[in-house]
Amino acid sequence: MEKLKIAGGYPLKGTVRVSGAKNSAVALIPATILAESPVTIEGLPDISDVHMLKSLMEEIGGSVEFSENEMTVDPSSMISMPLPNGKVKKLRASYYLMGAMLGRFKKAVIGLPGGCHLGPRPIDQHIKGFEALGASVTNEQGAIYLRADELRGARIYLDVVSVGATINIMLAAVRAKGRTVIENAAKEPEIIDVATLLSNMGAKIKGAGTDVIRIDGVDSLHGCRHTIIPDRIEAGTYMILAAAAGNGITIDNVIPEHIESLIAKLKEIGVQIETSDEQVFVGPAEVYKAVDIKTLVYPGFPTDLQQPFTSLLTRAQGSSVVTDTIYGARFKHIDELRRMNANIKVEGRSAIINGPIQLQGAKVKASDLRAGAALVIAGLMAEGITEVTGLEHIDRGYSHLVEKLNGLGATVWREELTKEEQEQLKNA
Ligand SMILES: CC(=O)N[C@H]1[C@@H](OP(=O)(O)OP(=O)(O)OC[C@H]2O[C@@H](n3ccc(=O)[nH]c3=O)[C@H](O)[C@@H]2O)O[C@H](CO)[C@@H](O)[C@@H]1O
Ligand SMILES: C=C(OP(=O)(O)O)C(=O)O
Repeated sequence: MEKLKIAGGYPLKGTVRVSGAKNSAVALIPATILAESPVTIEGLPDISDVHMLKSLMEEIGGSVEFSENEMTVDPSSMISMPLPNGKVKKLRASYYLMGAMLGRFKKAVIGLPGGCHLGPRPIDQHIKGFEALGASVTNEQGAIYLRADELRGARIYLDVVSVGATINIMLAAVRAKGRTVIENAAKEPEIIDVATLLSNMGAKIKGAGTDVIRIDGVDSLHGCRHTIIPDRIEAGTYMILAAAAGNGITIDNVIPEHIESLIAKLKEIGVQIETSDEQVFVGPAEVYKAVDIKTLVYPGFPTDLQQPFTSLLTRAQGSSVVTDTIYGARFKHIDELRRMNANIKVEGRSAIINGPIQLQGAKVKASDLRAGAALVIAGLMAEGITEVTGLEHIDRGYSHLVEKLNGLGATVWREELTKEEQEQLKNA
């Protein structure tokens, strides 16, 4: 077990390159199950969620090659192996195995997924979709059992706009008989990325990226090569970091249109932003103004950037309010930021940040992935040394974090936890 140490307070400069999108990768890899010949995905991030999914693909009989961010999955020998326990519990996106295995084998047994603890993360809309396609779905001792004699296209209205449900239904529906229409679908760029891969595999999908997706089922899908989109959340994290602790940083390999809501908010704070085709330059503000944000479904402000943005707001003059309408309990980073001298209180689904405040280095714990990002940014802003534990969360989503930060001039390193520290963490 390791901790991350950050010597804060030094302005960062230079260029950082964004990796492939975690939230696409975790759906693209399970989607390969649906093909009958090898699928290659280029540009994958080097994160633990991707490594975990690689071994899940192997566990069900796939053969996988992964090097230099390129993964080739040969799904031809895969079987519908039950996965009630084990690795599936370690990540949220293992739920995509349900849609993909149901589509290919018409049956699956998958343990209820893990992932970040952001409050309840129900999957009722996924199940509603599978049932509409003709599957029987039961929950037995924490595992979901899915079975269908045949899948038939259906009209499915999502009661909640859900990225996970939209993708999962799409995965099953590409192999259903006839037409499926998903209404009130989520519109995130990752959904378009998955639809593009499936289309390259021979699926017939129209409307991905709008709130109505039409899928005409096909009898078989074949291998192909696909390049993943850049990670808009990683890009956004570095943009926020640049605004909070930078002195001119260029973020490379970004699609600026994917993060317009963040760009607008950074400009409102007073931060300098220049965009070009694949890059965003972020320069410091003369005066950091307080702003309010409210997380919404895409293209609104992403819930995944709410936590990192909170750290930046500790520098802003006045009172800022951050409201999370997607995950109303996504505030576990706040107690840790308080340890670092932040003046923040949580009321219901909102955090109220009063600034400006000079953060101070402290020993803090990442409770989830983006809480970790928030604490790293805070550590870079703070005076003195910050020690962040809970790195297993950060490693789920940030490829080569230490190298990327040090490339910007930061002084950040990983250190093994002492036995005493490990004990303290276990008892915390
Ligand atoms: C809409 C939204 O911002 N989605 C984000 C959310 O996706 P994630 O896939 O976690 O969440 P969903 O988009 O599926 O869910 C959005 C909302 O719908 C609710 N829900 C979802 C499924 C369901 O069956 N029933 C149900 O009630 C969830 O509890 C949540 O409040 O986190 C991902 C990773 O952190 C982000 O990449 C997504 O952009
Ligand atoms: C919460 C996240 O991940 P997951 O849904 O995979 O837990 C995230 O990407 O911010």
